[in-house]
Amino acid sequence: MKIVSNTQMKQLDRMTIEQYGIPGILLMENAGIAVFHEVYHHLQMMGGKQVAVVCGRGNNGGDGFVVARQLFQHNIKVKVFISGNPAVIGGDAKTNLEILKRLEVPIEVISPGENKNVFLGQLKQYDLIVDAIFGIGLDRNVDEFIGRVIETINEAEKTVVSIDIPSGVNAADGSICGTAVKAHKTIVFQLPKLGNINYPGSYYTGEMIVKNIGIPQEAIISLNPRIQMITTDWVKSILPKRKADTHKGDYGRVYIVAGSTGMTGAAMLTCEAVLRSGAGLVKVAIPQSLNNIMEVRLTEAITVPLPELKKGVVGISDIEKIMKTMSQSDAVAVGPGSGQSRELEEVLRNIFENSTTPIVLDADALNSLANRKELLKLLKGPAVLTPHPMEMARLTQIAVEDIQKNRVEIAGEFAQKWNVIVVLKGARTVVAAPSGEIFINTTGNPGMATAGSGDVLTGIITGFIAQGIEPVSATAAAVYIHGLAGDMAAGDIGEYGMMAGDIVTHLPHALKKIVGK
Ligand SMILES: NC(=O)C1=CN([C@@H]2O[C@H](COP(=O)(O)OP(=O)(O)OC[C@H]3O[C@@H](n4cnc5c(N)ncnc54)[C@H](O)[C@@H]3O)[C@@H](O)[C@H]2O)[C@H](O)CC1
Ligand SMILES: [K+]
Repeated sequence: MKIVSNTQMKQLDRMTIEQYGIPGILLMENAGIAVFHEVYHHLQMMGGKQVAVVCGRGNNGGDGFVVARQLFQHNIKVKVFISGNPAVIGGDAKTNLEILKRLEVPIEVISPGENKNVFLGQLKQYDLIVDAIFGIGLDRNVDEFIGRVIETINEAEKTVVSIDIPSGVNAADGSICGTAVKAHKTIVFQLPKLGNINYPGSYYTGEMIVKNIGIPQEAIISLNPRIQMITTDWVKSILPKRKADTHKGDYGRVYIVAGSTGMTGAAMLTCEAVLRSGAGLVKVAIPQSLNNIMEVRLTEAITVPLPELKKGVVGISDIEKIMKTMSQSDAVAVGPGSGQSRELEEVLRNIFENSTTPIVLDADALNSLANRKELLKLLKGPAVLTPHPMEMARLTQIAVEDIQKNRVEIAGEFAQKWNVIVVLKGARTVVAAPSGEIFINTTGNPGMATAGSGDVLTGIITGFIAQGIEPVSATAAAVYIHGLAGDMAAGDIGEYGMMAGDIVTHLPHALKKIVGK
């Protein structure tokens, strides 16, 4: 499902009206009816009878007027509160306001001078509040009066349904323009906005329900938004089907260069995640002094002990062995727990120069590249980089806070400039492809911010690529499944006590939930 900015949504609106001749008031009617059905259903579920609709001066308010009319026609007690001067209401919104007046639907104008407690007392008489103050037109911080109206809605502690986006949330990026309505549900028109998906906007959006309001698919295709939300159906469509007459070699062979003294756990987590993601075989190259430990810790993985110049660190001395094993693999991962060293940089250089096998670069491999990005130009095959914001800061020399403010742009630019796939981890992980395509993930929870979580993700990405899924799709699907497994783990044991191993344990359940078996 595509995700759009407010500017793109307005372009779609304009194309729909001007190019396809679908009148705006019809879109508004469709929008209002979509919200009405959700509100009416919710009232039936909660046994509520009375609704307050708080409307602003633009078309979001216009949608609210349509909702009020539909409720009124279905014998629901409804009152419209207009937050501002009705005289400035125009266009389709004004047409719908006039209809309400002729139907004698109760309407009250909230005046800036009104005592806040009076309005709060009124709102508390209702079972549900519809938030129709601002939609995608919000473009600056709300003023003191509207801020008070928004805060009163939140203080009423009633069920709140927001139209298109919670009022006060900037549809362009999810930032808050002063203050915002905290919605239980938001009925989003046609396509999710970045403001619904990114934090903190996603927190205020609550349950997001996307409704078609009649914007032609042709318009969406011609606009061709580059950002898409990773969905269950899409992941299901790209996971490989497992046939009966197959053997482990058919499900991909993975080679991992990982682990160093004190960090064998990272290698173990990555190996387990590779196998739990469905790959058939995994070999892990580790410093030979750690081989006994790894043999004990890993049952299903094959260890490839390598001579080490420095105790506990993979050496370049046996690059032939590494390259030979690599050439027999379908996907490779380098970095989890490898430790940073000149040796590792040389291993990377050799791999980049001589191998076309898809490679996933994580953790210490990324840190090794931070000051030698030109090595990426040697790559002969697809590469996936999985930085968290701090690692991205080292790779780009951009401050973390600036990265966090421009996650999509920075990940996208790096992916296109260096011709790699970038996974910028965090709350709403961004997957950026060299083509410019962007995926945003909406699964996962704070419980996954735990040591080793990234090692697990590296394993899933590598395992999916090894199974023959195209690397960009494999990466996006892996990010989704990683988050889904984390959500299932949180559902079982809560977020506080979760460890990376719990994500691995729940991986098969997440896959089964998607694939059905
Ligand atoms: N295809 C669609 O998505 C459809 C969307 N509809 C609804 O229309 C709104 C967008 O309506 P718009 O008139 O552009 O703006 P808003 O109603 O969001 O905002 C009203 C108005 O307020 C002004 N403004 C902006 N920021 C502030 C501020 N901080 N303080 C005061 N005033 C502010 C600005 O001039 C805005 O124009 C969309 O979300 C949908 O709900 C259509 O109804 C159906 C098709
Ligand atoms: K709204």
